[in-house]
Amino acid sequence: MVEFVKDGATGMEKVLLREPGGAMAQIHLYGGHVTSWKNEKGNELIFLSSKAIFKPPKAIRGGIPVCFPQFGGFGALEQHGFARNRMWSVDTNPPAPPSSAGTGPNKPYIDLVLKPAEEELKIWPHNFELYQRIMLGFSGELSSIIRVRNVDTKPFTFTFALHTYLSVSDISEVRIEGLETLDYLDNLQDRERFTEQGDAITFDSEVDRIYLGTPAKIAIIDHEKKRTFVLKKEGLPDAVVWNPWEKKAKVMVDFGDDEYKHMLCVEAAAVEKAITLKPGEEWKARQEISAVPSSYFSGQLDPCKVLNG
Ligand SMILES: O=P(O)(O)OC[C@H]1O[C@H](O)[C@H](O)[C@@H](O)[C@@H]1O
Repeated sequence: MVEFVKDGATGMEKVLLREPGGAMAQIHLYGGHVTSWKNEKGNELIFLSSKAIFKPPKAIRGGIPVCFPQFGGFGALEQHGFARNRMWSVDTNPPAPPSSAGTGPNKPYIDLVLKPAEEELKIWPHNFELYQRIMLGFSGELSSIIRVRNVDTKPFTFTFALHTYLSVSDISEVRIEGLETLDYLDNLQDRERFTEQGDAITFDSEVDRIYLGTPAKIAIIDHEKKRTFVLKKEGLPDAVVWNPWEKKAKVMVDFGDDEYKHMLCVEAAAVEKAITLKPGEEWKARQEISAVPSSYFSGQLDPCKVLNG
């Protein structure tokens, strides 16, 4: 159910979680990074670029990178912080999971941890502990439970995101429900603030937005695949939506020219209001993604049912 393997091609260490119903997830210790998530039929649900580079300092392109202690390029650190390009450890003695963690005998999970070494303390001089429990549920849903602890003598402040790359059939057939009428910061316009006007979000060009104060549930509907991803989150008020589109795809060395058609990033995040932890304090967050047939909702795409059901 939980297997430790070495990747033949890259030599990197991975953890495989297998749920009795057939769902599986693959996690690289490099980045504490989910790199595959399959449903019980063996269909891949997560996008991973065919050009992903599995070599530090590059973060793996695709999957679920962890952005910590900084989201984006706004701050003193490298883009998206350093957690995504550091080697995490398997945590054999994790802090007791939050009661909502919902572990059970048939729910495979792995506990990972990242603590700073000298190299990290040089660039971000704060003693932290970053824990991640990655778990598969009975219906194949994928959860990440995050904890950050301040084990320093001074407060520190950070931003955070789970940078999930969803696999979609064709980006122009996808829409997001749950972000209508919300305010967002547009990364393509110096983070200027706008209000979403449309009924639902659809895609026909590059998008890079930070939606603010988003609901606990967001639905990503893939019409062609007749599949809906339901992303549930706690402690992560913002949602970043990103697709690089054609032009940017061509300049990314670790991304195929046409791959933008088959991915969409919807990133549960805490960006607008940075989180400050005093010594001894802990911050918790959680994301759960499930993939359900769109027809599951009484044969129609009923966003109310997706969002409120
Ligand atoms: O290329 P990366 O550093 O992995 O970043 C990929 C993307 O991540 C987020 O979605 C940001 O909002 C984008 O501005 C950025 O381009």
